[in-house]
Amino acid sequence: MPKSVSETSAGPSGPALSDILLAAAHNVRAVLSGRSLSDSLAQTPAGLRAGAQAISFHAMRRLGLAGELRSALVRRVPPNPLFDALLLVSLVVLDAACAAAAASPAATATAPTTAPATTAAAALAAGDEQKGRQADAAGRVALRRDVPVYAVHTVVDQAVCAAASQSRLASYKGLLNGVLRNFLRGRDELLERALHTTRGRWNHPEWWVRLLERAYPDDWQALLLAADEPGPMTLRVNVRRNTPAELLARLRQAGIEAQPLGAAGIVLARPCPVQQIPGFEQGLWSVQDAAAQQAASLLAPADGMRVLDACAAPGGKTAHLLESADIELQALDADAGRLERVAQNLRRLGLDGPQVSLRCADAADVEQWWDGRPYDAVLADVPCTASGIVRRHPDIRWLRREADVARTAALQRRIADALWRTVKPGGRLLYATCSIFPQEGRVQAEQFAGRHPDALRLPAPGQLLPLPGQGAASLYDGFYYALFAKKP
Ligand SMILES: C[S@@+](CC[C@H](N)C(=O)[O-])C[C@H]1O[C@@H](n2cnc3c(N)ncnc32)[C@H](O)[C@@H]1O
Repeated sequence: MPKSVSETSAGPSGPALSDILLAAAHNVRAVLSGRSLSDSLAQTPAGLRAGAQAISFHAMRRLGLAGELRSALVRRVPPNPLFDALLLVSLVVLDAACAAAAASPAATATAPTTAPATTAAAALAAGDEQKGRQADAAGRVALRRDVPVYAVHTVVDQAVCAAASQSRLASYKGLLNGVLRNFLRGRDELLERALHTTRGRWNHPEWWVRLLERAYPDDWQALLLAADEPGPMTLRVNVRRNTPAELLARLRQAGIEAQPLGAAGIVLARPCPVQQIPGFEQGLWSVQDAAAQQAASLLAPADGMRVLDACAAPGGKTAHLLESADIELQALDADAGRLERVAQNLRRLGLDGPQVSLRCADAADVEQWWDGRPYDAVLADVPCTASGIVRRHPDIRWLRREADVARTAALQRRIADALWRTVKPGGRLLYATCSIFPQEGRVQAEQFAGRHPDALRLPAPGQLLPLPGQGAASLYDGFYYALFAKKP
């Protein structure tokens, strides 16, 4: 992030939109060059982060559409990657502004020029809800509740200011102004054409769309749309330190609306910064998706068991296993930096101690780390494409390549086969991934069972899909679980 993107232009009501657009453009550029959005956001100046995050998340969820619009509006992709990213960001923000203005002209005409802007929710609430829904139904733009909305003229003006503020972008300000105004003039037709393309319509890479279409002929469209909804925020209560009822009472006192979910889960009515929720430092809870919370109960550790958590970092399931029973636990991870986060989490939750050992190792290289004493229970929460958690990490779809699916599946197979050697006869192995691609889930589990005649399949949820309208299951991230017992 260059020094010139700073908080110096912050007005009384927050930083200027031009600075936020520029910060979001840096994030989009980072993702397009292969870096994760969270890494890039961590470099965004603190005063710009909230605004830049909202716009960057929205841009990730509309990047296919933005790319199609850009192709229609400029003859070739601009050679300056930061300018290209600024153009893409400006187009998605401008499109949201137009959609909100169509739904509620009065609310958006007065939208401020600095953050915080109004949101699509406010624009719709102040205006004609019905019209807003029609805009959605026409597929013109998803006017979701978290989408930041500014006045149309403000977006054009501030985007041009953003370009003008950077010496290496200043020469593009005329082009940017012209492209954005051409978009406003031809929006209906441009959207019509862009929405006829796979990337423009679904905002995922084409290979990803094809893969889901083949895997889920009835649900692929709903899955792609659900991927653009922000996921719910779910907590897991540290039952060693408090009960779900006690934590719910604390949340209520703090004015945080929440509901119990499953054995130790609590889902918040609205996502909330961790620091605003009471009890984090005291280790009363962790943030953990509801699907991920099923791992501990499926593996069902009992007091005295020897348990292996083979791909443990950052330690969400490690902690849950330790909260569930008095076990001896070995946690492995191949990434030393991430393993440190396991240690931090266990310390915060009061779960560290002589019963836990952490080791940086390749789970597939059993000779390197195993002392030969078999485990009663093994958790193989293997590395995966993370295609099941795109709601929370909307950049993942643009970071993955089609070849990653087969490469990751091969690594998963190597790890699962190696770990099977360490399971005691009569013991269990839980295979888990946060993926919705069958190659990493159903197919992997079937092939594993085929290679290991001593593996007995036990009941497990199989593929969990983040689909709307399915009660509590709608709250889950995309996850896959298969449970095997070793025949004695
Ligand atoms: C899906 S994440 C695990 C999430 C974790 N179980 C939790 O609940 O917080 C997969 C982990 O596997 C680790 N990993 C990747 N390759 C590995 C290998 N060969 N051996 C051990 N760990 C590996 C990654 O560093 C990553 O932390």
